[in-house]
Amino acid sequence: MKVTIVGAGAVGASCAEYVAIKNFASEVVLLDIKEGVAEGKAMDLMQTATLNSFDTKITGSTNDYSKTAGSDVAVITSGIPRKPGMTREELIGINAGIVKEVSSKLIEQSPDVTLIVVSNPMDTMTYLVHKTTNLPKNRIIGMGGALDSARFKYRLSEALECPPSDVDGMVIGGHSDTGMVPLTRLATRNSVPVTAFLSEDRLNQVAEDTKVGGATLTKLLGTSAWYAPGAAVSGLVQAIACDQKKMFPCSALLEGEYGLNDLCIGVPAILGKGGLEKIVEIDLDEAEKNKMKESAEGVKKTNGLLEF
Ligand SMILES: NC(=O)c1ccc[n+]([C@@H]2O[C@H](COP(=O)([O-])OP(=O)(O)OC[C@H]3O[C@@H](n4cnc5c(N)ncnc54)[C@H](O)[C@@H]3O)[C@@H](O)[C@H]2O)c1
Ligand SMILES: O=C(O)C[C@H](O)C(=O)O
Repeated sequence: MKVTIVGAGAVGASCAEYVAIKNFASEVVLLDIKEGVAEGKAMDLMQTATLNSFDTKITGSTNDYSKTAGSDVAVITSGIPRKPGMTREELIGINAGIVKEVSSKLIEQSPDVTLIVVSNPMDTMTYLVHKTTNLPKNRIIGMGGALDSARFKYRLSEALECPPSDVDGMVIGGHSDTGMVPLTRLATRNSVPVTAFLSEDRLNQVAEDTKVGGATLTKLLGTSAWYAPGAAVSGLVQAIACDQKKMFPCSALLEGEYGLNDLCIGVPAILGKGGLEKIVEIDLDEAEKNKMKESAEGVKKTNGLLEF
């Protein structure tokens, strides 16, 4: 199993580290445009192999795509992150060109690859890859919901004063400060609905804190987060590599599902060796359906800024 990660910055390197530590891939190639950075990070990570007990071979490349040939899964984290006060949508001007070029070069070397798009604005970047490449739709997946759901569970565990591992929950919708739809109605603590423990006001607070999870960290760090994003991507890579049939909310191209068409947005999906193998349609109540519709309108507005 060969995994390529384009963009050896904060998220790309964190993803490479989690993939290696989970020890399921034979090879990870890190590629970056900045001279020597990918090679340096790959060497630094390889020097943790005996410390962290993994056998994955990590190599780096400065923009030489021939090194990525035959990749099973490729992750696109190349592009700029936001600074405090910015929205993800403001990154479109620079990141669209980078994502378009990178996806085409990856596919040239690995025609059967499954692409995981991370660069922001992620739902629109995922849509761009669908529109500008000829990969089948199951082989293009946007990562956002897995991260947002992890943040949702963290916020729920704070409110419940319990370990995060007690909590289950999911965030669907667009990966944006206003577009996320945390499904508070369906979240549970050890199978008991969290609505049994938390007031409506407290749950609304959890949902709002979840939606601005990325912005909160960007304000603290001066740039956007990388540990949880890297871990979330590594979960998707593992599900595909190990044919786990795990369910994650992912940005998928919708063709009628959830009453939506011609956009990529976060919905529950089964990931396995076929990439995004199935979109799972869950019953949403009227309020959730309306939030999903509003979220889709926001994503479509950003998609409208794309030039193909
Ligand atoms: N979808 C998500 O959940 C999520 C989470 C975190 C970050 N992000 C996004 O991921 C992207 C990367 O974030 P980061 O914190 O790692 O940024 P970063 O600046 O640390 O790393 C980006 C890397 O991309 C490289 N790069 C730029 N253009 C390139 C090109 N044409 N080819 C190859 N490499 C190129 C840069 O040299 C840099 O090393 C940002 O757009 C950020 O908003 C998305
Ligand atoms: O917040 C960002 O800009 C980066 C990423 O989308 C995140 O949610 O951490």
